[in-house]
Amino acid sequence: MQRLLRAGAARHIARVGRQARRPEAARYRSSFARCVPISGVAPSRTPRWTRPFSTETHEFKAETKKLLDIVAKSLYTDKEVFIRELISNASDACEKLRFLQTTQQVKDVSDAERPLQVTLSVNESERKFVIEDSGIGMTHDELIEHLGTIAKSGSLDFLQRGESDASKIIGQFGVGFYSTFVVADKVEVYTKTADKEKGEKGYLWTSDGSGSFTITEVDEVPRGTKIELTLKDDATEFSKLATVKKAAQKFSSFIDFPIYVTEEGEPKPINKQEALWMKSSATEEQHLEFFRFLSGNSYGKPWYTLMYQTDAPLSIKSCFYIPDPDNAPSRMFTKDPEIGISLHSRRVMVKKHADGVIPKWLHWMKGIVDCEDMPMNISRESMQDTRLMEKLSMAVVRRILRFLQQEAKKDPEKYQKFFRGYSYFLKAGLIEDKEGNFSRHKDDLLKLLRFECSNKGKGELISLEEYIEMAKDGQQNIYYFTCPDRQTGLSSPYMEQFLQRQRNVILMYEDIDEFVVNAIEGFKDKKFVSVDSADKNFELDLDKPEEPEDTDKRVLTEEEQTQMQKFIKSVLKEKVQEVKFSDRLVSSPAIVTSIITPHMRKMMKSLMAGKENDGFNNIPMTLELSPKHHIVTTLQVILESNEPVARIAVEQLYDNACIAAGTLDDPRVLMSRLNKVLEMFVYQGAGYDYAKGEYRSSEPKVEETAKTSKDTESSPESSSGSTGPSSNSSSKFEEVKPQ
Ligand SMILES: Nc1ncnc2c1ncn2[C@@H]1O[C@H](COP(=O)(O)OP(=O)(O)OP(=O)(O)O)[C@@H](O)[C@H]1O
Repeated sequence: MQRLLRAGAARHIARVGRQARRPEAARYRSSFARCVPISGVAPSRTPRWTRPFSTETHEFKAETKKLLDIVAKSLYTDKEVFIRELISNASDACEKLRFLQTTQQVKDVSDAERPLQVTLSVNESERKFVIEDSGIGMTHDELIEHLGTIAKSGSLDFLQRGESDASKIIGQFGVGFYSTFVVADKVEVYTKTADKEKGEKGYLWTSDGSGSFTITEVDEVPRGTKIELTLKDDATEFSKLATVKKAAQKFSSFIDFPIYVTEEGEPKPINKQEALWMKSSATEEQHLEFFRFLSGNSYGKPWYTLMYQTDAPLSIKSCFYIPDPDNAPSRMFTKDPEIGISLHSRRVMVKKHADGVIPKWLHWMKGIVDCEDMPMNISRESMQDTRLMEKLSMAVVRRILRFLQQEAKKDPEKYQKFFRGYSYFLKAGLIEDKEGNFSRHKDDLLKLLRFECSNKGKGELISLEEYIEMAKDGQQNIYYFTCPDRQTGLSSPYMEQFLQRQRNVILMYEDIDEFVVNAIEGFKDKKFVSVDSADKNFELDLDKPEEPEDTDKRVLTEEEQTQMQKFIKSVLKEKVQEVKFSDRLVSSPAIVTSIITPHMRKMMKSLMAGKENDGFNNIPMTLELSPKHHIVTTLQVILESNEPVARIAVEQLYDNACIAAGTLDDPRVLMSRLNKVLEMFVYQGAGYDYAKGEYRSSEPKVEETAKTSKDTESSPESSSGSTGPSSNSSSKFEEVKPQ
């Protein structure tokens, strides 16, 4: 049955093809020449019958009005793009009809004998530019919907970001048709739907691009669409045959329908209808042209080009392009991106945006996949079709990823530039592939990742494979650190012991990295372990510290450690779940750790900001202390002799550790304590002896004012300006002043 259907479709394609090959002059009759507006617009001929049709006036949607304004202003330098947009719309209209006919979705076609084609013509004396196609056409409601509103939401936002961006995105965001108003002060669209079941009436849509458009029923409109532009004074060059012919040739080489330009009343074909992807090879020049054609641009060249043809497991002929990484899409606009690769079956376009075959994280690639095994009317409901799409997707995506691996080996520098542009998408790919594709591409994707690392210089990127090759014998883990930048990362206390032992650490700077390592867990037989995690493996795996013999160095005894743990817990209370001593610190006194890394905690907190009970404040923290650090050992000495100072020191120690972890939301909360600490420091410098609660005898005596400052209003700022230690009753300094 399937085979019979396919044979039917093939016969149909052959018929359409035969029609297309008939001698042009014989089959070409500009049917639109006959179409007559009945009212509203002056008729160019006497109508066949003169039923009074009325003209409806519609307002453009507010968004469309703004868009029209911006488009018209932004495109003044590259005016000819309107020709590209109109040819592309005409070709899409033919493509749509061919597809709907082939799949029997349109059974009764209007003007069935009209071949699928596009014709451009001009009239210099009347300042006219005309393009007509015999494609799908539009009904009355479709006219309002398609030409009265912007096709894709978000396009206006994009355009408003800056005028210079505008010309680049025309075509990408469905604003193509509106580019006509850059060159025309009047646009007339004659159209009739191809589907007889939807009606057989023709319409004329007219607008000057200011605020409204009119629609009038028109007699004798043939199937398809004719767009007639009355050119502005500064755009009359587009009513010249030579200009239009040159532009049309430039934009139509790969259009799969015959395109004509009318010359001395006769239609002259201008395109070769090449399906580049069906050829076994192509020149660089051809690829360049095809890439520009697919991107809807007249500039730019592909960074990478891949032609892929195979017969197994499916019969695939394809062409892929990766645009310059400098023009990689912004992540802001990739929420619901359009796939830049189309799906064909024996040259007939089945889907313009091949979702289902090309995953979202590769949406920025341009190209065509032609698979003869693909039915024309693929349906998401049919299991068989879904499986076929999956199979095709698997083959194509794997080929693309392996191609990138080869390119990375061939020219690492070029690859690194590519990676810098598209790294986010490859990483997002790992997460999406896990969620929706059983991580089938995981290994291939992981091989494409590149990172900076602690053992190499700034800007040098390595792969995970290289990391493993560089690792020390017996190293079980891939150590990584998510940090905002290299300098912050390397100066973090979490990095101390790794730097001391020259253990290589991958430095990750993108927010998405933390999600990636959580999603994939490991590479080859190695596990990802964050240097700021509380993971136990991490200690086992590291060499014993190579410390210089220092017999004088005081180290807290177990008993002292236990006493100190109790004290710290009593000061910090529920802020920490555990206080422990570890030897992972080299020159810092303390760090905080928890089951999620500090970086992850921070990201989740900002994601949950404003929501009640975010839970991320309550994930238990551990304070890890160095038993050898002089601040810690000295602190232990004053636990009993000067408890108030010890309390302040513990609080500050904890906050410093949170600052190092990047988890302190707002450092302003530290201000009052920091001022106390500063005050102590200054008074210490001035000779105040905290143990005795008096100035040392040799120092200038300034304590009198300090003593009397008890009754004065004092803020942390004002106290630092006094001449003795603050003794304001509301001040914590009162507590620390030796009794
Ligand atoms: N010649 C035509 N025949 C039939 N429909 C057309 C034609 N030209 C435009 N349209 C309809 O008007 C819509 C809007 O066209 P426009 O060029 O503004 O955006 P688009 O073609 O959808 O998007 P893009 O430019 O990204 O391809 C089209 O989607 C199509 O439905």
